[in-house]
Amino acid sequence: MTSNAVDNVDLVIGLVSISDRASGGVYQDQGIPALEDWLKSAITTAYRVETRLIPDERATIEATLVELADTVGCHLVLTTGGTGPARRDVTPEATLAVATKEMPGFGEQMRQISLRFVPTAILSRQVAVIRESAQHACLIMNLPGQPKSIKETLEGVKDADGKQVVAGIFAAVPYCIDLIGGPYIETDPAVCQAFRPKSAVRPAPAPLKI
Ligand SMILES: Nc1ncnc2c1ncn2[C@@H]1O[C@H](COP(=O)(O)OP(=O)(O)OP(=O)(O)O)[C@@H](O)[C@H]1O
Ligand SMILES: Nc1nc2c(c(=O)[nH]1)N[C@H]1C(S)=C(S)[C@@H](COP(=O)(O)O)O[C@H]1N2
Repeated sequence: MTSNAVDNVDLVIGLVSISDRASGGVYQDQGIPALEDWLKSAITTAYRVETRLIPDERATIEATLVELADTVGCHLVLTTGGTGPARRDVTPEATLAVATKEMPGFGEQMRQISLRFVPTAILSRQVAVIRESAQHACLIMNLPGQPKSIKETLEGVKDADGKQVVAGIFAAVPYCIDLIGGPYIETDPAVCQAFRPKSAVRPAPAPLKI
């Protein structure tokens, strides 16, 4: 369990790597580092992360998601791993069990993106949901376990000149967090062009005059 060193920030993001072998020390976890690296490149707003590395156990996954959403107060939780058809893959079931709303568009878009990279993209049952409590709401999204799929699904497909061909799912995350009452998230458009309706875009703060 770790959290990064940035304190006194509004935005809190939970990162959960779900892997029997990485959590059991059979191999080094690459899920959390891949999530951290991509978020660092994409988000320009200050944020803090809370990380968890856990096995593919449904009760543990549910308890971890509830703790991150309700106790830690995460606005966004990204999971990686356990979305496939194998007997031990139960991340979508655990995620749906703690949901108050389903957000099917994220899973649909992730499979569209991933099909540009691997034909087995259709094997991922990944879901996204909102978990609401009385005072707080959290967007929870499942990503596949293959570490390279994290950048692929969050950022989408770009051509050789960097032009976006298929939108990544993160483009819709800042506005979703606005709508559920979370902090205003800004991104680096070179990595991820976040989309908001014009009425929801806040003007950039004026530069300080010295
Ligand atoms: N957290 C991780 N760190 C590094 N590599 C991973 C991780 N999770 C998955 N992978 C890699 O991606 C492949 C596919 O991931 P998948 O989630 O299907 O693993 P798995 O076969 O269910 O095993 P496990 O749950 O033990 O990671 C794995 O075989 C592994 O090579
Ligand atoms: N972008 C992307 N999506 C992907 C993959 C990948 O390598 N890249 N692997 C697929 C495979 S092989 C499987 S089995 C499913 C589920 O993976 P998981 O059980 O590791 O979550 O994700 C699919 N989605």
